Amino acid sequence: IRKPSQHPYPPSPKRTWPIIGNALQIPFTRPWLTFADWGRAQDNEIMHLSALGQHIIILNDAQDVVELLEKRSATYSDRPRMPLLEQMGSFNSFNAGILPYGDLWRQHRKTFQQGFRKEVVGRYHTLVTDKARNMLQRIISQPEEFKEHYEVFAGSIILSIMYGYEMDSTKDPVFQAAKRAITLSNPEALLASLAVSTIPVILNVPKWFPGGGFHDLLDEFNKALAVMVDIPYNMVKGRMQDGAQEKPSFVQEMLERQTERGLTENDVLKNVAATGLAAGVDTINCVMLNLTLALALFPEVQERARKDISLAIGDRLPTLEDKLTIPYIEAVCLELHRWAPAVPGGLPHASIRDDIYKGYLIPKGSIMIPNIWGMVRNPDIYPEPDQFRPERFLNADGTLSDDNRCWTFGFGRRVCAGRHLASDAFWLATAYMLTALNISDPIDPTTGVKITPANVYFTNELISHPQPYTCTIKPINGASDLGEGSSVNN
Ligand code: HEM
Repeated sequence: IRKPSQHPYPPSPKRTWPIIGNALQIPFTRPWLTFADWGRAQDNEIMHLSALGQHIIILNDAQDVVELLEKRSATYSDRPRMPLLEQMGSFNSFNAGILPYGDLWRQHRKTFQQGFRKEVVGRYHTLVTDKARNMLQRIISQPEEFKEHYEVFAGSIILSIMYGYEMDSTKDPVFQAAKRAITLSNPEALLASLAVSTIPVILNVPKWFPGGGFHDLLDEFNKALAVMVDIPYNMVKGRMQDGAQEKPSFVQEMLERQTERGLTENDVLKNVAATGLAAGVDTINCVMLNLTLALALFPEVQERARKDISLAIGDRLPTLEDKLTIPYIEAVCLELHRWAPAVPGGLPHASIRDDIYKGYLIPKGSIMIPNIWGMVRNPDIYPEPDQFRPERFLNADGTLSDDNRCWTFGFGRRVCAGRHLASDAFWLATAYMLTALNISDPIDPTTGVKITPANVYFTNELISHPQPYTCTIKPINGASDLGEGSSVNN
């Protein structure tokens, strides 16, 4: 048996220089595209990069991702250290998505699970339905403001579930603070996803980091974070102390459980709720923007969906109980997450011990990049990957095929903790949009040029949004009355 040190690293896509390694070749702009290209050039083999001694492993193949991040999850569930985020006040201990693999992370994850595992998210169906219906009504009365309506949809679901807090405009102060905190933390998170945040030289490159200015940024970030983390949480506590009969919320329920069990309050619950806000709002908003663009670009999908919906349930709005009856809607959701994964570069994991895989050494402390884009845009598995074809996920008889694993929510023990809620919310929103609206004419507002499947692009952010666009949204005949049991004529 060879010692770990006798095994080679996985192949590198580029020449590795002494000391700096591949530091100068690591792409800054939409790195998932370059990683996917590099992967394709070497049969999607697992790849190794190094940067000043930091090992980085790029995975473009779903089988490698499953084998390492899922089957060997005891080794690959840590997160890379993020030196800048660690300076950002309490960010490091507040966000479960960033915490190192260990006891504190486990406490956060367990708390999350109590409100968001598969078996319990059904309790939010009524709330999610109300919010989706409200969104649809807003779109019908002000279609040109659809982006505002999506943000309200995403923000109001999370704030209402977590805190029983209702918002009805993006000007809401708690929502504004959350948005600001998320935006300010994004550059570092993006750098981390590029796996270069440990490289001091490169840390000086981003424009937002001009020496002293960084401290102002930190102050602003910490202020926004304090509003986002403390205000809604303290509101729930205040209501409970006053004995006010408010509608229940995740935070209230968990605080009551703590009291019943005689446990003392700690920061975990407060931070879990705020993480939900940070992790859930922009992601849900982003998939809604992606969906609208996809439907505008591929009108044939809207036509087939309307036929299938009408055949399955007649002229009414679908409900979450109709999921199994209308497989085409699920196929649209799966195809959307494939065509435009919200986090295309994946969130990096890190390894906690040396491992040998396919004869290669993956050293302890490696940053593992599951390149979701490389997986979902692989033409050998999804021919013509830039085409939006929900049929990919269906059998010839219209039932869902077995190949319906959705990669967009990540992997293994660090898989998205809010995925069941997000999937329900997104399924219902998709079903409503397909039933009640006709979407067309995606235009780039700066150039006035029509967007086509060939020129569509997604932004260079950790949560990668579609390019700015406008489109025409019209209610389908009869969809303006959305009362209970309302009918929709195609
Ligand atoms: C469509 C919407 C969403 C997408 C695409 C998404 C995607 C992701 C991804 C890719 C990860 C990283 C997984 C990994 O490391 O392999 C993640 C982590 C996480 N997500 Fe989501 N997410 C969404 C919505 C939500 C919502 C609504 C919540 C909360 C209510 C949430 C809470 C979390 C948390 C807490 C983590 C950190 C998990 C950990 O590190 O243990 N997400 N999500």
